[in-house]
Amino acid sequence: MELDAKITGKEAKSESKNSSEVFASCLFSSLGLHPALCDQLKERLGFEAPTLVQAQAIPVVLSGRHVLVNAATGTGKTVAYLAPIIHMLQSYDERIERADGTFALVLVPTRELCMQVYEILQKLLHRFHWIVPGYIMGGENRGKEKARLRKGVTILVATAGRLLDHLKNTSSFVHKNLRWIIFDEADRILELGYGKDIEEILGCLGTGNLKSGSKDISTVNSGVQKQNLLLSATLNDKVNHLANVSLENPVMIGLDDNMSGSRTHNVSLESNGVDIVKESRKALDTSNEEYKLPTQLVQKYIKVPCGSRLVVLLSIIKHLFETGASQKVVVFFSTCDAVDFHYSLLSEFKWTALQTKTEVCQKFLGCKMLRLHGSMNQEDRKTTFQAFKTDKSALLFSTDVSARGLDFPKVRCIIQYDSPGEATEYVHRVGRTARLGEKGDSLLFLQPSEIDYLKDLEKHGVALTEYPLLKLLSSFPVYNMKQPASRFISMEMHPLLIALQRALESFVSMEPKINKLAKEAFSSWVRAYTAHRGELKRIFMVKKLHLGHVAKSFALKDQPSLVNRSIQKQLKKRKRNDQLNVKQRVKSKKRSIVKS
Ligand SMILES: Nc1ncnc2c1ncn2[C@@H]1O[C@H](COP(=O)(O)OP(=O)(O)OP(=O)(O)O)[C@@H](O)[C@H]1O
Repeated sequence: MELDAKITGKEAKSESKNSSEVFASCLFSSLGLHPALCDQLKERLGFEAPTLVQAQAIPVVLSGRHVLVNAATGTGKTVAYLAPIIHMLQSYDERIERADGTFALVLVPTRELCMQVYEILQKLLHRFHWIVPGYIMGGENRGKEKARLRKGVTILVATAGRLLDHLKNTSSFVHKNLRWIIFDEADRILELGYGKDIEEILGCLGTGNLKSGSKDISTVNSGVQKQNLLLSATLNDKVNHLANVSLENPVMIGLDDNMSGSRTHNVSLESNGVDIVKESRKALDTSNEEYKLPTQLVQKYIKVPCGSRLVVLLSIIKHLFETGASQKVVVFFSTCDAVDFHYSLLSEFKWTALQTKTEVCQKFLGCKMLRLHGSMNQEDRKTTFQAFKTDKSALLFSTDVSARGLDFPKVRCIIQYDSPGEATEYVHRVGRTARLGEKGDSLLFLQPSEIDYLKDLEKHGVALTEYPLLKLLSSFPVYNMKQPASRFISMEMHPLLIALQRALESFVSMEPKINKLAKEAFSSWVRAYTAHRGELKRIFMVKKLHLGHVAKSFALKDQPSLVNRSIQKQLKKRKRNDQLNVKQRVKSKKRSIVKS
C-alpha cells in the first residue's frame, strides 16, 4: 500500500496509461455543447477534455433519450448529465424565467452530495444567469427553501424526503415545466429506504404509478417532453424497478465492460413495462455483477484478531501520517457512536512508544482530524465537508454518509475499519480515492472469522492482497525491546501493540467522557454487527464474537455489563426468532409433503 511508496518509472507510465483510460480523445465542443458552456468547463472547472463517460453520455442526453449510466467511481458522471441539460436549457428560443419554475430535478441520497452537485452547477451556470440553480435537503430551513421555490429554481438538487415534503406542502413550487429527472446514485437512494418516497414523487410529478404496459411516460400529464437519467457505479435489483417506472426505451452506457464504460449499449425496450433484467441480464443481475473499480487503485486487506483491532488501526494511521508529507485519509466505521469515540480518543490521547524518562508525552497523532456522520448537526456537517475538501492533509472519521458520490480531492487512502457489508458499499467507499486516474490505496480490516468476505467480493470481480503488517510494525522503535520486532510472529504478542493497548486502556479508564463514548460505541457496534443481512449473516456471525475482545477493541478493560445485558437480550430474541423460523419451515415442509 501507499505506506512507503515513491513514484517509480513504472508507476509514472501506468499513470499516463490511466489517463488514456479515463479521458476521451475529443473536445467538449465536438460533443455538441454550446461554446460558452465549453468555456465554463475550462475556466471554472479546469476541464480541458471530456472523460470517456462524458464523451459517451453527453451526445445521448442531448438526443433526448432516457439513459442509464453505470461507470466507475470518479469518472465524471456529474458533468455527464449537468452539461447537456444546461446546454438544452440555454438553447430555448424564449429565455427561461424564474417564474417558469423547475425544469430539471437532480435527486441525490445525501445532503453533502446535494451541496456538491449544487456547487458544480453554480460554476457551470456563471455565464447563464437566467438559469437558476438551487437545492433543498433535510436539515435546512424549510421557510427559506419555500421562499426560494416561490421565486423559482430552474435546476433543483434535492434529497428525496425534503422534496416530497415540498411537493405536498409548498403550493408555490412550480414544476409544470419539469422535463428532466436525474437519479444520481440511484441504487443508494433506494437502499436508504426512499423507494416509497420516490414512487410518490414520481406520482406528484406525473411520471409515477406507471404499471407495465402503460403507454408513453415521456409526456404523461403535462405535454412536456420528459427525459430521465439514472446513474451509479453499482446497480442493484431495486434499480431495475426504478428503471422500469422511470425510464422509457433507455440507452445504457457502460453496462458491459471492465473499465469506465468504453462501449455504449443501445438496448431498445419494447415499452416501459419491459423488464430490463430480461433485456440485459448480465447488466442487472446484481448477485454476481462485476463492479467497475479504478484500475490504478491498490486494494489490500488485513487480518486482525478482534482484540488487536484498535492498536493495529492506530499504528497504521500513525505510520501513514508520519511517512507521507501530506496525506488525506478516510476511515470508515459502521456507526455514528464509533466515529465519535475514535475521533475523541485520537484527538486527546497522548503517548510515545519510547517511554523514556526524558521524553515528553506527545499527542499520539499530530495530524488534523475531522468527523462526519448523520447524527451531527447540519452546520457541523457542512463545516467538516468543506474543510476536508480544502485541507491538504487530514484524517476523516466517517460513517457511510461519505461513501457515495463525494469528491474530496487528493484522498490517498481509504481504511475500512468496520466492514462495509454489501459489496456495493465496498466499491463506493474505496471510490473516494483513486479518482479520475489518480493513485489511491485502500485497506480493509477483517477478523480471521470474517475472511470469507473476500470470496463475496471476488464474486464481483474485486480482488485484494494481504497487507504485511508485521513488516510495518518492525519499523517502529519500542523501548526496552531486546529482540527485533520481526521475531514476533503473532500480532497479539507484539510489544508495541501490547504497550499501546495498555496505555489506551488506562487512558480510557481515567477519562470519564471518553469512557462513556467507548461504552456507547461498543454497544452500537455489536448491534450493527447483528444487523448484517442475508448471505452476510454467515460471514459476520455474532455467535463467533468474543465480547471481551470486542470491548478491548474499544480500549475497555472489561466488557460493559449493563450494555452486555441488553445485547444478550437481543441475541436471545434473535435466537428465538431463528428457532421459530426453523420450526415454521419444518411445519410448511410437512404440510407440502402431506399435500403431495
Ligand atoms: N472532463 C474532466 N476533466 C477533468 N476533471 C474532471 C472532468 N470531469 C470530471 N472531473 C473531475 O473528476 C472528479 C470526479 O468526478 P465526479 O464526482 O463527477 O465522478 P463520479 O463518476 O460522479 O464519481 P462517483 O461515482 O464517486 O459519484 C471530480 O473532481 C471532477 O471535478
